[in-house]
Parts: sequence; structure tokens; C-alpha cells
Amino acid sequence: MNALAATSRNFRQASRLLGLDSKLEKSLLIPFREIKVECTIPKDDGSLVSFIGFRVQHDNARGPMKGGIRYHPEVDPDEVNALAQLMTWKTAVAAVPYGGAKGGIGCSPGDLSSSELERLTRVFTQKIHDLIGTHTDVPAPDMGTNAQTMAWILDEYSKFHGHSPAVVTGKPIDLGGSLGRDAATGRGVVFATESLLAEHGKSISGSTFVIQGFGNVGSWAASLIHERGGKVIAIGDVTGSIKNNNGIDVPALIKHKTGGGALKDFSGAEAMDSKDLLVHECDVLLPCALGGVLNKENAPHVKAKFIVEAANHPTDPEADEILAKKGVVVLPDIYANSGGVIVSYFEWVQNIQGFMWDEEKVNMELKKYMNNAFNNIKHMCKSHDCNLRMGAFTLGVNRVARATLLRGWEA
Ligand SMILES: NC(=O)C1=CN([C@@H]2O[C@H](COP(=O)(O)OP(=O)(O)OC[C@H]3O[C@@H](n4cnc5c(N)ncnc54)[C@H](O)[C@@H]3O)[C@@H](O)[C@H]2O)C=CC1
Ligand SMILES: O=C(O)CCC(=O)C(=O)O
Repeated sequence: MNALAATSRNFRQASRLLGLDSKLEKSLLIPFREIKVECTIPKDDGSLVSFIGFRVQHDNARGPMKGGIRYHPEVDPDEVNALAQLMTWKTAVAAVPYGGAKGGIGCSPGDLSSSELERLTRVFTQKIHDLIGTHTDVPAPDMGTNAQTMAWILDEYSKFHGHSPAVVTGKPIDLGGSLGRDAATGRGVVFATESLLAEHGKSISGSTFVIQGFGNVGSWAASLIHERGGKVIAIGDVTGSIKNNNGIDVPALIKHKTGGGALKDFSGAEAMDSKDLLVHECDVLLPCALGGVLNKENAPHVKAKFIVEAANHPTDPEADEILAKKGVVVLPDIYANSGGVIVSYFEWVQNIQGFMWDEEKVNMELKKYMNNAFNNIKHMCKSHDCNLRMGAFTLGVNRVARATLLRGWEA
């Protein structure tokens, strides 16, 4: 099932549990605005190359729209739409005063030089600059983008609108980025995992973990799990997968990767087939890469007891049903990976106030937001007698519906 169909199906299920009016349901589902732009740049060798960029602004009932920009060959309008919709529910679950948006460019960032990526980012910004802004739509990093990408957007946007640090989050610290934003999504995933395991009388220390994706989210999650005494026994990325039943030395793996080594060449583990990664025996499975990786083909073979969705929409609804029947507990993306947007909110607040928080405050506040959201989701699960995904969806959708009704529709 494609990402948009899956996300909309989860939304409709939540809407039914909440008893929403069908007209309100329709209005919440349709995106506020969809932008598609052509971005042509000269390559370093002088030849021209064209890309398509997207920004979908899904909803702004609760505040400026917010969400990352992804550079990946599989970026397509349906997926960006689904990701934008997920952001609307995610910001509401996290109780940060934002709506939802997402953007992307269909490209392979690894095949472009740094100067080509810079040109592409600047052209994309030129095409969308009058539709984003500190109080309208605030981009951030996602797959294939990072703090440097945000710095280029900030610079290009500021040429049109004057210096505007709060127009993007996830910036370099030297340009007004927040301490702790780089680690925030992974740290939030770890706080979420701690809460989930505690509910089941378990802890990170003494549990085993399998992680798909070793980029920003996966590497920070692995590192913080390792720090807390958890055993990361298998990791995969786009280059391949590795395993070590005694536990992978995560700091050594990070050093290996920072030095330019491919994950699959790490000497402290043995290679494994990537198609076995998601079905490897473990306590907790963390998908931290692409969407739709857990589907009806592999879900029957999953051996993890818990799945914490660090990636966006890694589990399609058919897999969800199979996993539920097997008793696998799934902690949904719109809560599990919300640490990134929560600290993006802190960054935006710091930029607007012109004041910088220390990292301890950022991490402490992040924990508070994550714990509050977890308790609120549990409350919804009880009230609606539903699983954690529907607990999170009903929480988010209800908050957005209430804001929409309060604002009204009179022209
Ligand atoms: N960066 C952030 O703050 C947030 C990211 N997310 C989500 O987390 C996920 C990962 O994002 P980032 O870590 O930022 O991206 P990234 O670009 O830093 O890392 C992506 C990782 O996924 C791996 N990967 C790509 N294709 C793969 C494949 N076919 N099989 C296995 N691994 C593959 C890459 O090798 C890399 O290790 C995405 O779903 C993203 O939407 C969610 C919330 C916030
Ligand atoms: O930090 C942000 O604003 C958004 C992060 C994001 O794209 C996500 O949570 O999927």
C-alpha cells in the first residue's frame, strides 16, 4: 500500500474512533497547498541537469507548518503528501504549536558534489521562498539533508527577506542552531523506548536491539542505547548489514564511518544479508531509514517483541495487522520520532527570543515533552480501547480538529 493510502487509512480510523463529522474529516485530509517546482542547475562539468522539488503544506490550524526536506531518488508527490500529513498529527501529539508540511527533491545526494548540492538547494529555495517563512512554513533536515543544507536555505531566503534565522531549524550552531538538535530525533527515540520498555517491566540495559539505518537518527539512537547498556546486535544501511551477538561496539563503528569506512566493512562484526535484518531475533527493532519496509511479506517473520518507529511510516497497515496478531508491540512514528521536531520548536523559540539555551535544558525539556506525549497516548488508548498507533492518531487528530473548529470557516 502506498504511503499516502496508508497514512490516510490510519487517519480515517482515528476519525471514526473520535466520531468526527464527515465534512470536517474531508477538510482535515486535503492538504492546504501542494507546490511542485522544476530545479535546473549546471553540474560541475557545465552540463545541465533538472530535478523536481516538492513542498506539501498540509495543515496550519495549530500554527506555522513544519517539517523536513528530503533528498532521495524515491521522493514522489504521494510520499511527500503522506509525510506532510504525518507532520500535522506529529506536531499535535508532541503539543508543539505547529501544523504539518514536508518537502523533497527527487535526487541522489551521494552522486552530487557539494557545490552541485548547494546550487540545487539555492534554486529550490528561490522557487519556494515566498511560500515559506518564520510564521508560515519552517523547513528542517530529513533523509539526505543536514545542517549545511539548512544553512544554504537560510542564506538564500535571507537575500529576499532579510536575515531570518527562524525560517529553518536544524541549522549549524554558528547560524543559530540549537544545541542538541543534531541528536534530538535519536535521543527522543531512546526516551520513547525507555517509556515503552518500562511499561512492560523492562529496560534498555539488558535488552537487544536491531537497527536499520545508520544516518542521523540511527547512529544517535545506537550510540545512546549503547551508552545506557543496551546491546545493539545488528545494524544495516544502504551499503549492507552487520551483526555481532555479543553487541556491536557502537562508538568504534561511528569512528569507522566518520573515517570514511562503509558500514559493511566494519571489522568488529560479521556481514549479514540485509533481507534478514528486519527479521533478526532481538527484543527491540528500530527502523531508522525508509518508509514501508515492514510489509505483509516480512511481517510474519519478525521476531522482535517491540518495534519503535524511528523512521516515518516504516510499517504498512497490512504489516500492522499481522504484527498485532503476533503480539508485537509497535510504538508509532508520529510519537517515536517526534524528538526532532520538538527540539526544532525549541530552536525556533530561541531564534525568536534571540536567546540560547544550554544543552542540558534542551535535553531536559525534550524528555518532559516526550514523557507527557507518552502519557497522553496511553490515556487515549484507554479511552478508545485501541493500540498505540490509534492512541497517537486520536490524540493528534483530536487536537487538530478542535483547533480547526475553534477557528471556524466563515469567509
Ligand atoms: N533527521 C531527523 O531529524 C528526522 C528523521 N526522521 C526519519 O528518520 C529516517 C532517517 O532519517 P535520517 O537519519 O535523518 O536520514 P539520513 O539520511 O541521515 O540517514 C538515512 C540512513 O538510511 C540508510 N538507508 C537508505 N536507504 C536504505 C535502504 N534501502 N536500506 C537500508 N538502509 C537504508 C542510509 O544508508 C542511512 O544510514 C527517515 O525516515 C526520516 O524521515 C524522522 C524525524 C526526524
Ligand atoms: O524538525 C522538524 O521540523 C521536522 C522533522 C521531520 O521532518 C520529521 O519529524 O519527520
